[in-house]
Amino acid sequence: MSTATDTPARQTASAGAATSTSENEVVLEDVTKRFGRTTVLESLNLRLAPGELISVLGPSGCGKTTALRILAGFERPTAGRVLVAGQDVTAMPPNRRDIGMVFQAYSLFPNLSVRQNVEYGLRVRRVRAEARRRAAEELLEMCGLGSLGERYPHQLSGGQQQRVALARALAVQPSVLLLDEPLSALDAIVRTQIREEIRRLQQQLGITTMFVTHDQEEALAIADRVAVLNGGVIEQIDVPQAVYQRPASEFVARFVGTVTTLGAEASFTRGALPARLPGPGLDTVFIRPEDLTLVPAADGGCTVVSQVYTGERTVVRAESAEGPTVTTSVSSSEAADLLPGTRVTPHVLAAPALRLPAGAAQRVSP
Ligand SMILES: Nc1ncnc2c1ncn2[C@@H]1O[C@H](COP(=O)(O)OP(=O)(O)OP(=O)(O)O)[C@@H](O)[C@H]1O
Repeated sequence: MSTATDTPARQTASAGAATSTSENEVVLEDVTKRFGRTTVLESLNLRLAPGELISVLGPSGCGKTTALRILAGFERPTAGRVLVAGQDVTAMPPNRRDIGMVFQAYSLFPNLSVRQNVEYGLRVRRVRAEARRRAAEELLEMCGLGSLGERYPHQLSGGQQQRVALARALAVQPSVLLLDEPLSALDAIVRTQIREEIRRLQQQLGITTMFVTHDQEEALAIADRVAVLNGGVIEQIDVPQAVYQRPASEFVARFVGTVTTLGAEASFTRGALPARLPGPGLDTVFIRPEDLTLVPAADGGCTVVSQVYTGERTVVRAESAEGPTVTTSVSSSEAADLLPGTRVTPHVLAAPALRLPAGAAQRVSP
């Protein structure tokens, strides 16, 4: 990964770019998109503050890429407007929108060297050769590619190719950066490295950014705010901690992280909780694994059924005869007390992440 964090090149480039992008608010206003009779986005409202990174998170087919393509200008909304820095760009073609993009597939020009790829946008804009070369040098340095300028895409690893794609997108100093699942093709370690690199550059350059992903951990880790999209509608938009700790709906509770769903008395907040399914007269509570512990008890209503060792933590699941599965995550050093077959009682340590009052019209499954 890059060790170029404090190079003069990086400092110079960031200082210049930060001023030039500070006014760049991006707004999707009441955006609806239909393909034929299918409504993919329904009155979507999304505002990215200048310099903010919003991750748009949702399951496959929920409309993430469509929202991003509308922002980029590759799709026209059926209704609604797109504003960049206060200007209505809804009808403006992509190449006039001053937006940089990075896709999942690296999409570099295979016949151009790394340097030529990075210079490409500047060449199209008829920037003089010497200025192009200087800008490319700076960006290559910033993106940890300083020594790779003369290589060709096929001579690079996946992570290096994505860094080139990022450098190429940033070369023209766009007002807005759009990233569509840019890390999906990378292995876990490189994925984390590039994620951190993107975030560092984005903050340094102060560039307004939309980051589309279906990976909840990635969305929480990289964003100022997370917009959770479900069936073309934003179910919640908030800072990562709020989306995880105070999900606004059952969908968000289940999609962002793991939850145990149990029935509880309206007065219940914490303590021992029999593992009952939600039913008549009971609230439905959604509890995060770290807010739940399993206490061994000979008369416990649940039995441990599995342990999954993940290193520092072990995920322990217990089942009750009444149906619910209870999921908790314990320090691996404590997992020996919770071997499969152990009778346990769930204890809730903190207020549930979400509570649906009895009778709330939501589908609840164990
Ligand atoms: N050009 C198109 N014509 C018809 N339907 C389309 C078109 N583009 C997208 N869709 C449909 O719109 C829906 C949303 O697609 P979109 O690519 O925005 O989803 P997504 O959330 O990005 O999913 P994924 O994570 O799988 O890429 C899907 O049902 C898709 O089939």
